[in-house]
Amino acid sequence: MGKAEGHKYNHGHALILSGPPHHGGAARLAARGALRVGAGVVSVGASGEAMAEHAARLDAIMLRAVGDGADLAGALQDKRINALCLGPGLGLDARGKALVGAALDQSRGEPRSTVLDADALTLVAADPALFAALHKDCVLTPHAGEFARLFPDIAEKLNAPATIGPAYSKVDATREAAKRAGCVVLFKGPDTVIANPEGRCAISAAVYERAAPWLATAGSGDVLAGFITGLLARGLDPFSAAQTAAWLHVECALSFGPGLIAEDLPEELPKVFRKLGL
Ligand SMILES: NC(=O)C1=CN([C@@H]2O[C@H](COP(=O)(O)OP(=O)(O)OC[C@H]3O[C@@H](n4cnc5c(N)ncnc54)[C@H](O)[C@@H]3O)[C@@H](O)[C@H]2O)[C@@H](O)CC1
Ligand SMILES: Nc1ncnc2c1ncn2[C@@H]1O[C@H](COP(=O)(O)OP(=O)(O)O)[C@@H](O)[C@H]1O
Repeated sequence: MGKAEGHKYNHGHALILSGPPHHGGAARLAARGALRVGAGVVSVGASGEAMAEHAARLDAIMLRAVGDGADLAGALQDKRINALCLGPGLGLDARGKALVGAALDQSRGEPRSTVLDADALTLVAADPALFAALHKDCVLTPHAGEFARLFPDIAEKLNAPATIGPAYSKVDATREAAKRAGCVVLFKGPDTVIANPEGRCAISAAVYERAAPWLATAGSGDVLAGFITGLLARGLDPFSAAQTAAWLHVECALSFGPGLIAEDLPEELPKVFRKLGL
């Protein structure tokens, strides 16, 4: 997280795609998270009609016109953009679907590290071609509802009462999901589980002395997606980015305490970093 040397582009450029006008808050929360966690440059990609709304609310975060999938493909010619985030407030319309398709399109060569959250997960769940396009540099961040949309059979096994032998756990479910998707899956909740396709697994538990139930507030998942994207931009591998982001997310919540709203999470990071001696 420290920036001992280098200029802003040495610390990565994260691009967060936003959705229709008047639905920009979630993308801005993710962008703020990516910037605070240390990405050197963060841009929000917006359609023409949504630009004015974002421009009125963003300063350090840059704005870029991204109307459709072709615009995103064009933006990605800039190899300095090394991490993408799609989903928070993206919408489920044709534009959202085209953007997810363009982000996952590997025909341009090097796949980009890509966080798929919220609406992007719903779009991927509904379209086998998008699901098949997932690659090893993706991170999926479903809550339980999104997990069940993406992996209905796995969710059914997880929710079924155990009749014989050890119960099928959230760890088992997340590992099976990561293997099927071919990428890192971060399954959210008070007991967030992170798994990669090779079977590596971590639990970020916000329970007992780390309980932070005030994280159950609208937009906190959008900030988590931004933290992961920012860490990917900094060059962390997908598993480490997801694991570190989940831990920092809970640290920020514990540091702030009850009364937390999503906006507070990125603003708490400097205090958490200082405490860590970074
Ligand atoms: N400030 C903002 O602008 C915010 C925008 N948001 C955006 O709103 C859109 C819809 O997001 P939602 O999160 O409502 O998701 P969904 O549209 O997936 O809907 C949630 C549904 O899933 C079910 N569900 C099952 N398990 C759940 C769980 N553990 N957590 C949440 N829902 C669960 C619920 O019953 C609910 O009906 C997304 O684009 C999202 O990014 C939200 O992130 C909230 C904040
Ligand atoms: N009771 C809880 N204790 C700790 N963390 C929680 C709790 N409930 C939700 N969270 C965390 O809060 C975040 C909520 O994300 P999400 O469900 O996507 O909401 P939103 O879409 O409103 O941002 C996730 O990181 C999840 O792990």
